[in-house]
Amino acid sequence: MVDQDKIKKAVRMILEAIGEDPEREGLTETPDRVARMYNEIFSGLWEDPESHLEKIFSEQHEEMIIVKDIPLYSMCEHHLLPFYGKAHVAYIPKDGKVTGLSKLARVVEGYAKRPQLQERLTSQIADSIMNRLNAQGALVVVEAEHMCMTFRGVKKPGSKTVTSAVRGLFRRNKATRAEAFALIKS
Ligand SMILES: Nc1nc2c(ncn2[C@@H]2O[C@H](COP(=O)(O)OP(=O)(O)OP(=O)(O)O)[C@@H](O)[C@H]2O)c(=O)[nH]1
Ligand SMILES: [Zn+2]
Repeated sequence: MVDQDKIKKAVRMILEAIGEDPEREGLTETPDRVARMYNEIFSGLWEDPESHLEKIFSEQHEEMIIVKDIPLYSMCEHHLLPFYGKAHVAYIPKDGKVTGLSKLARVVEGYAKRPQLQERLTSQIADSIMNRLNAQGALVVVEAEHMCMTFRGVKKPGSKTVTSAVRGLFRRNKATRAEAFALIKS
C-alpha cells in the first residue's frame, strides 16, 4: 500500500506552492482524496501482475487467441499525467496451456497501474505471457493518447501513440503476425 500520510503532506505542499490556500473549504479534503486516488491508480506497484497467469486450463488449442479493445488507463512517468486508450493482446498457447480471458485484462491492468512508459508497458505484457504461459508467441499492441502531449507542452490533442511487442512465433512467422494485426484492426 502507498504511504498515504506522505502523499497527503506532499499534496498540501503542492497546493501551498501553487499559491492556493489548503484550508479553504473546497481544498480541505483534497490531500486525503488524492492519497486515496494514488493508492488506487498505483496499485499495480503492489502486485505481481504475472501472478494472474498462474491459473491455467488444459485445452488443446494451439491457435491464436486475441482479446482486443481492452480499455487502458495509465500514468506517464515523466509528468504523472494520464495516458489512456486500448490494449490488444494476442497469444498462441503451447502444450495446451491456456489462461482465462479476463486474466489477460488483469495483466494489462496490473502493469498499467504504475508510473509507466508506453513502450515498457507493452513489453511487460508480452513478456509475462511468454514467461508464465510458456506460449509459442505473444503480440501486444497499445494505442494511447498522452495527456502530457495534449493538455500541456506540445499540445497536440488527438495524436495517438501506437506501440507493439512481438515475441516468439509472431516474430518468426510473417503470415501469423500479419493475421494477428489484421484481426486487431478489423
Ligand atoms: N517514449 C515515450 N515518451 C514519453 C512517454 N510518455 C511521455 N513521453 C515523453 O517524455 C518526454 C519527456 O521530455 P522532457 O524534455 O524531459 O520533458 P518536457 O520538457 O516536459 O518535454 P515536452 O513534453 O516536450 O514539453 C516528452 O517528449 C514526452 O512526450 C512514453 O510513454 N514513451
Ligand atoms: Zn508525459
